[in-house]
Formats: sequence, C-alpha cells, structure tokens
Amino acid sequence: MIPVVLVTGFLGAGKTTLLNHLLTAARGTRIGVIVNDFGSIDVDAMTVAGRVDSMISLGNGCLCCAADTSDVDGMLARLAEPALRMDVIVIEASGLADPQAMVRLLLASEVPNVRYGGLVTVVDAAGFAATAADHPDLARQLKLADLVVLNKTDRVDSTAELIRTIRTFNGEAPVVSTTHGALDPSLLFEVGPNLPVARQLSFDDLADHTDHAHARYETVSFTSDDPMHPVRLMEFLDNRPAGLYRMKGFVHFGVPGHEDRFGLQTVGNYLRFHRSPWPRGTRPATQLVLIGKDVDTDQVLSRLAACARTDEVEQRDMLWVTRYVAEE
Ligand SMILES: Nc1nc2c(ncn2[C@@H]2O[C@H](COP(=O)(O)OP(=O)(O)OP(=O)(O)O)[C@@H](O)[C@H]2O)c(=O)[nH]1
Repeated sequence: MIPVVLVTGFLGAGKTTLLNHLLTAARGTRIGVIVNDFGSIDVDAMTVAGRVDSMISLGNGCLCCAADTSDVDGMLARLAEPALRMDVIVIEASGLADPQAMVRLLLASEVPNVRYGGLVTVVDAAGFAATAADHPDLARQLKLADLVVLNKTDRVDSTAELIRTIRTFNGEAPVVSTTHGALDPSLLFEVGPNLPVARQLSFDDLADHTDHAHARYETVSFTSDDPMHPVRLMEFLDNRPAGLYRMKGFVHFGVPGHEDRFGLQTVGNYLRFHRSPWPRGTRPATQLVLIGKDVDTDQVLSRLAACARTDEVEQRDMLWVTRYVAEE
C-alpha cells in the first residue's frame, strides 16, 4: 500500500520548499507528486520539475473542488501504477484548498494499492499571528493536521509562544520546527521502519464544508515577452496593493550582465529574487502569478504591463533589484 501524504498550509507558508526538500533529502525514495497550483502558469510545478520521479499537475484545478472521487482516483492510479514502483505519493495542496474535503476524497479512494498517509500542515512562523487573525481556514488546517511543520523559524526570535498557540488548535499533533522546510522525510513516510499513523477523522470533521476559502481570493496571471524595466517593476513591487497577498514567478530583465532568470517570491511584505539561468530551450519571458483579496486585477495587470521596458536601462538600474536577490 502506497501512503498518500497531503501537505497543506496557508499561502506562502513553505509547502513547495518542503516538497523540494523532501525530494532532495529522500533521493532513494521514489516519490510521486501531485501539485495543486493556482493560476494558469504552473510556477510551482516548474520549480519542482526535474527533481521528481513522477509528477501530475492539476494545472488550474483544485483538488478539493474535484467533482468526484474518480478524478482523484484517476491521478492516484496513474502514480500508483506498479511499474513506477512508487514508495509514497505526496500531494501539495494549494494554500487555499480545503483540507477536510481533500482528506475525505482520499479516504474514499478506491485505488486498491494506496492508503491515506496523513495531513501535514505547514505554518509560517513569522506570519502566523497575522494570518491566524484574518483567516479562520488556518485554524481548520491546524485542527486536522497529523503533523504541524512550524517553518521559517529563522524569521522569529522564539517559537515557544507560537507552539503554545498552535497547541490550542491541535493538542495532539507533533509540532516540528524547520527552516526552509528541512523536515526529516522519515517523519512523513517510510524511510525507516516506522510509519506515521494518520489520525481518524471524527464525524464532525467529515461534515460538509461551507465557507470555502477560494471565493474570497482572486488569482491572476501576468505574462510578457518584453523585458521588464527594473526601476519601474521595483516601484510596482514597493507599492503593491495591500490585498495582494502573494506573487510568484519569473522575471525577464535582459539587462546586460543580468540576463538570468529572476525568480520572484512575495509573501505579504516579504520580497525575494532568486537568480538562476533560464533552463535550456526556454525563451526568456516574464511569468507571474498574483493572488490577492479585493484587488483591482485590471489595474494591477495594466500597472505591470506599464513596467515593460520601452526606454533605455542603465546597468546600475539593476541595483534596485539585486539588493533583494537571496544569497544561495
Ligand atoms: N526565511 C525563510 N524563507 C522561507 C522558508 N521557507 C520558505 N521560505 C520562502 O518563502 C517563500 C514561499 O515559499 P513556498 O515554498 O513557495 O510556499 P508555498 O506554501 O508553496 O506557497 P503557495 O504555493 O503560494 O501557497 C519562498 O520565497 C521561500 O523561499 C524559511 O524557513 N525561512
């Protein structure tokens, strides 16, 4: 029986980072991955690709909104195909997905050689207080968790109080602190002999979900083949609308000496670029996914379009960007 581990967590908590870590740290384990990304550009899938044995992307879909079990079973059956010799299947839920609905789908699966392997909830230690106050869905993700990963602990002074608060939502699940999702894979699946036993859901847990979080958020994608102007893009980023909770993707500046691909991540006020070469065969282009609440998407898209380069760019203009480039 192949365990199916569900990874959930609020937007930007570090689910993809955790998944990438698992894929790297458990190289000997064959991990099948289902990525449930929002937006028409599958940025997470692009980041994950290349490191994964087998991956299915839901593209624009949402697992918890899947019409019926057969959709989910179709994906699980593909990954559980004996020829693939999978040891574990990990599903990265979108930050907005309803874990309860997803757990229910997995428990109802009729694929004979898979079993539900538990729910992991990733929490952003730095953003926890603000997120918990605004988003009741986080409470639900915590309540159902079999394991809580308290991530981004490098961004807080102490975790003791946070762990106490998490315990008020879920007194049973272990809380493991991590930075950059560096969780020991054996906590999730069989690297050693001990398998985690998923918690049984109560009747109440299985009740229908009503206030589905998606409705309150909007996702919009921006793409442009024209290189972006570093100063104008940074002006946009410095003044991004308050409700624009999350941005991720890749930016093409094409400035001499800076022709690389600039991966962009924003979570709340946090902003970082990661620099890397464009994968061979890819045409440089800017591709961004923006997720927000009460954001005027037309205005955001036209503001971004206005950041495309029409006039000359000095090499030193890139300094506005490079101060946000993360040290690898
Ligand atoms: N400082 C710090 N940054 C982190 C840590 N873990 C992840 N990040 C950064 O946080 C940002 C979001 O991480 P992701 O792994 O993409 O988060 P996610 O939960 O998959 O995001 P969504 O799929 O949009 O919900 C990225 O810029 C990561 O590099 C950490 O432990 N410390």
